[in-house]
Amino acid sequence: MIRILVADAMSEEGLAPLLADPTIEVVQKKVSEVEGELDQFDALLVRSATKVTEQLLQKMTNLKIVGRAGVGVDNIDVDAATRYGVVVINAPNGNTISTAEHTFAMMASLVRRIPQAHISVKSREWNRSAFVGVELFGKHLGIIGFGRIGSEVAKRARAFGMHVHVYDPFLTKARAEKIGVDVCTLDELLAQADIITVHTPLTKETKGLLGPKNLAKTKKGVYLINCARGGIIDEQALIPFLENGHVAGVALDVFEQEPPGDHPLLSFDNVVVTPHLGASTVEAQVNVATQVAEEVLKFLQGKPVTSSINLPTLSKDVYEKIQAFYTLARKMGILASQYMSEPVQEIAITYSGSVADLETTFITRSLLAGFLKPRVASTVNEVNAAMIAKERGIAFSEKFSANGNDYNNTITLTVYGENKTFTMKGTHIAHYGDRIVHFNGFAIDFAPEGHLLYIQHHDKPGMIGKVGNILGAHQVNIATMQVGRQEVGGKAIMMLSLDKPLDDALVETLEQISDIDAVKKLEV
Ligand SMILES: NC(=O)c1ccc[n+]([C@@H]2O[C@H](COP(=O)([O-])OP(=O)(O)OC[C@H]3O[C@@H](n4cnc5c(N)ncnc54)[C@H](O)[C@@H]3O)[C@@H](O)[C@H]2O)c1
Ligand SMILES: O=C(O)CC[C@@H](O)C(=O)O
Repeated sequence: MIRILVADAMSEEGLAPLLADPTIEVVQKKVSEVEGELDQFDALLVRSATKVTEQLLQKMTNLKIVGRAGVGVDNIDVDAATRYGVVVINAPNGNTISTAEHTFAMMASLVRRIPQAHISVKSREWNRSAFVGVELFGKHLGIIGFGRIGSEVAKRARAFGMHVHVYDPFLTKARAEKIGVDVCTLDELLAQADIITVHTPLTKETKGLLGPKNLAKTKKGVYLINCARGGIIDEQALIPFLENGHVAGVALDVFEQEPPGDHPLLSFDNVVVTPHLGASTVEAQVNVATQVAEEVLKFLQGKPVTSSINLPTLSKDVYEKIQAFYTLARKMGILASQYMSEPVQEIAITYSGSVADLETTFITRSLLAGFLKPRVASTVNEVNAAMIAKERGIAFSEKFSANGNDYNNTITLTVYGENKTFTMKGTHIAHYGDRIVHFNGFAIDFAPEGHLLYIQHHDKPGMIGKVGNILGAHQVNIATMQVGRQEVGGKAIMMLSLDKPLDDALVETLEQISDIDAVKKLEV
């Protein structure tokens, strides 16, 4: 039974695909309520309240995926999740409209002083002259960060007759032209805008982006809005600008600390605040919960996910094309790791023929994960394989060649160890399966599956019989046997596929046979 912990409040309608699956148990409780059973969950779903820290990840030893029902993953230690091989996904666009609309609601509230007027009327006052606002029509709106939400805000601003100026260092000219916005530098935006709204992620570049220096470059009487992340507008820096009237008003949905407690900004009459409500609409909550539930379900069924933060994103089409090579590469990694039972410094992979045209990042990670698995005590998978290889000083590289070496496709793997170098070549043949066609310098043809026994010997009559007799005497049945040699009478190999794993004692017995140089059990 798969167990999923839903640690923050989420739409039941959105969770329906998980709730309806009889193989899944969904537990809707806070982390603190399930402390004793944290090691039993396969998936964790959160919004922004639950902090997915390294300590929590350490306790959730069976965890495979964290789903964030929303955009920002700043409440998740993604680096730690990656180290532990836990996939992190989010729901990147389910709450875009909701947050863009909230930004507009904040903008209107700010310039028409709606919250202040509301409180006044509720206090039984009728003071119309105290709440004279300004129009949005004809005003210059500066949008910092022109992604999903920023661009939806721009569309609405144009409908209100506003002039839109955009600053986003990662915005391509083509996209800006397509949307028809005035792209400018940050300084130009600060100098022109009557209202500034921020829609960037919180990064080390955007933290305090609107701090003392940049606030001083804004127009006198500017309005500021932050419905993105607390800290993009420096809260402390705002105070003198509000006190001296340079900033006419601020609308904040997000805070550096949430909840903000008794924050000095809350004492200003012209600071309008909401408790992180950008995504809080029925529609957005159904959208994000549905997106994240569907993605988690796909992941747990072994299908590709499209909104991963720490895995390369794959479309269904791409996944279907690479799936066979992904499996072949994993098996090659497992085989190579067992064969090279010594420290390795480098893994070189060459993709040739049709596989060279595919998205190979995932295939390489699969090979690395297969290689590292027998060597690493903790979880290793496509999420953390590259990171673990790096940590252990194993360099890896990819090369590509149009020529498939007599096959439609091949993956060639070379592992450089402290004492030796090992090479293997594999291919995938449609409707037939995976084959290893080159192993340790020998041309051969075997399926990388099950209990394999590699024997390196001298090419002499009777070798197969000797091995067969010993295995037969110990009731070990040989399912298939492939042989290869470099030259007549020279070095040769046998690759046997057995019906059961071999005892170490039997391996030692086989090693005693004269003219046998090496015997290795390989389990795939
Ligand atoms: N208040 C809420 O409830 C709520 C809801 C959803 C999203 N958010 C937040 O809103 C923000 C925007 O979300 P989105 O979905 O539009 O994200 P997005 O990734 O689509 O857009 C972010 C944009 O910021 C730009 N950017 C990055 N660094 C920048 C910099 N230094 N200067 C200027 N631009 C920069 C990027 O190029 C990108 O275009 C995020 O912080 C997200 O967490 C808040
Ligand atoms: O979960 C929420 O309500 C907030 C979501 C929002 O901050 C986000 O980044 O998607």
